[in-house]
Amino acid sequence: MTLIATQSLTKTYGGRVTALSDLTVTVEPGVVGLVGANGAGKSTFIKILLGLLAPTRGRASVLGLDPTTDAAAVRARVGYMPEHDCLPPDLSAAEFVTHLGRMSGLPKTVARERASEALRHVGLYEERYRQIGGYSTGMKQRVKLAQALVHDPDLLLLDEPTNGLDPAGRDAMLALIQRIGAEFGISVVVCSHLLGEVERICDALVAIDGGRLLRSDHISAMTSATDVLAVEVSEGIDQLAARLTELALPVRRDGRLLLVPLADDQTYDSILRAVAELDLPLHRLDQRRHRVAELFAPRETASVH
Ligand SMILES: Nc1ncnc2c1ncn2[C@@H]1O[C@H](COP(=O)(O)OP(=O)(O)OP(=O)(O)O)[C@@H](O)[C@H]1O
Repeated sequence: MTLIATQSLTKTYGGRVTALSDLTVTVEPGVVGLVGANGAGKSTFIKILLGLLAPTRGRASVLGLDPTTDAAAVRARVGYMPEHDCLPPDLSAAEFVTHLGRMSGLPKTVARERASEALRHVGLYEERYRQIGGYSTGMKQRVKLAQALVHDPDLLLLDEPTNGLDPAGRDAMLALIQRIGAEFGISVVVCSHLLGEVERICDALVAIDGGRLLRSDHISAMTSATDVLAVEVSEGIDQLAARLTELALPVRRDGRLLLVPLADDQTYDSILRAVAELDLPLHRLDQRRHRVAELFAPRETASVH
């Protein structure tokens, strides 16, 4: 089933600021990155999907439901981790997550059990009876993730889940999100302005810019092979570059790599032979891949779908 589908989705605030503009996109289940610079419209998009904001024009559906007319049904099946802190400092994580479980309709004992389980999944089981006010930023982010999981949703919407975390905390949070997607079979939409982060854990990406769709595709399609070979030798790069030029291969240097257009099958062989003749230690020889970051390259080179 399609996870999310929108048609010409448009949102203007006060008739002046256009946060989303004619956005039509279809998202399949999996771990999906929603990327765009600050102000691109990501939070607005998420809030419309949750039924917290009404679109100015256009339509959206989440798990086959319309959030404008069926917000309660959407929220019963979707977990939301907001960007900003919303945690009561004087409650324990166990109390807080249980409370939100009850608010989503779970009976008391079930809510308590589910809260413990959700806190265990995010690595806070041991600390669950401590007051949230004494938690580190990373722990607070995990509480926010646990409350999004408590009612066993089919889809998680995570708004900037690595906000405020140090590099180790970010890695841990990304690993956790990836594990939730893989182990529990829950689809996850991760909003981020950090493309490099989501690129590491997502199956697909939706990129928006200025409220418009820039591109929506599988990561693999965005990182498809190019017709350029990248060669790296541990030493003798200048020698190799000179030799390849002698062989009439148009070689270009890019840092520690030599880039050679892949003309035909002979190109591989010619490079391997040149490396062997010069007796150089070959580190790698492979077809270069497009980088997802090229999505946000200057407009004239970005591909727009
Ligand atoms: N309540 C509001 N009233 C007026 N303008 C708003 C409101 N909420 C958002 N905007 C504007 O709409 C645009 C999109 O904002 P949005 O928060 O959706 O973007 P974002 O991609 O989530 O960015 P960020 O990561 O900074 O939150 C921005 O120009 C923002 O200033």
